[in-house]
Amino acid sequence: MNLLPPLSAIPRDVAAAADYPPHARVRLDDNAWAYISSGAADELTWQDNAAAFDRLRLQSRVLADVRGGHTRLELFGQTFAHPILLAPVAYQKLAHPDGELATAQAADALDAGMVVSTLASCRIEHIARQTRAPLWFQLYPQPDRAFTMDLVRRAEAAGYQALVVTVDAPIAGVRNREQRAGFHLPAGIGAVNLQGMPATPSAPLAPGESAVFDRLMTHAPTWNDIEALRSATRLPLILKGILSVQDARRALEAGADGIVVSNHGGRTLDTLASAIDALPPIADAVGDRLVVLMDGGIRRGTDVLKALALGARAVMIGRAWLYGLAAAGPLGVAHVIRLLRDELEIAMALTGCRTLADISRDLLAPAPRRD
Ligand SMILES: Cc1cc2nc3c(=O)[nH]c(=O)nc-3n(C[C@H](O)[C@H](O)[C@H](O)COP(=O)(O)O)c2cc1C
Ligand SMILES: CCCCC(=O)C(=O)O
Repeated sequence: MNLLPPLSAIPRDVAAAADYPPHARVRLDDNAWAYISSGAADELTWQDNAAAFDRLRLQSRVLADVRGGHTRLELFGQTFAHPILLAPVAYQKLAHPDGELATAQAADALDAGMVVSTLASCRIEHIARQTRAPLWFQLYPQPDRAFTMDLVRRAEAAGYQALVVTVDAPIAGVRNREQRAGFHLPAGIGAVNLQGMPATPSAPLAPGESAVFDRLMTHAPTWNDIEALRSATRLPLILKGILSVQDARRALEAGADGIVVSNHGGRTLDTLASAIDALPPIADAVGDRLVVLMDGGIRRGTDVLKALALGARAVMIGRAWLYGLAAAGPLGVAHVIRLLRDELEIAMALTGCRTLADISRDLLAPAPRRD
């Protein structure tokens, strides 16, 4: 007997995005759970992404007239109803049988920008037909650069409106939780958009050779690839996975239009700084010349407000909606976006912000004295 509610129903006890993970857990097998709900190594950066938001305190502003307020914004000439975008997540069929098609339906219903992964488990053209919401394509440059350009052309032709090149994961992090669970892609789930990619021949490692430096990293992209992509596409170019002022400045020199301050949700190098702690100096250094976005650890509308106050123009969320997808399908994703958006609007009203332009660093209370 199946005691779980149908996958299209929102569980009755869910009032916040953070209520979804237990509902997702009971829907998923150990294999999918190990991929979806884990970080690299000891998961310190993953935990710190959320903990660093929790350490920040807001400053209220009373009696402000916020009538007629809204959360609209423009990024790269595109209009967004609110600043909450769906981060790229690989292999969404691990979470729900309809995978990215389900997520795209929710993005459509809630006017949320959606970033589709190179490692999507549905074809990018098919996903594009599911939604009228702004769509961006996340690119993992592939060893065969001509194949990579074919992917970019496919994304352009399908109507994707920006290219998000992920630069912080040329190799996978040390995913101990996946290793312990023996994670593998089940039959029928794979990177369908990479079908037909020429295989890269690779000889067995000779004694003294390194699997990292002599194999995996030999095809990894460099700044030269970013410059080449810049001249090859007219789409806005966004680099995802920037954590230092130095790299942010380099992104600008290479011709990027935007960056995502991100540590990949703590899934690449463990013990990196939390994304929200990394954001302010980067926004100060390049925020007037690059569109600065951030992701990592967002579970509340107040987190969105804090990120915007510290210099992000918009945020992306990853696991928060992914748990909703696993627990309740497209309705779960839509519900998470709705919850975060409502919480953001409440937080704006209570801090005297009528529009996103009113959000500034003054909204953060000074750190309490501990002596
Ligand atoms: C299961 C999973 C798969 C992911 N796949 C990708 C991917 O294909 N490309 C990418 O750039 N980032 C990927 N990410 C990282 C997210 O885009 C995002 O940076 C991260 O999830 C943000 O942190 P949050 O989950 O705390 O919101 C993935 C994250 C998760 C949880
Ligand atoms: C090398 C990383 C592949 C997919 C991904 O981005 C993730 O699982 O976080």
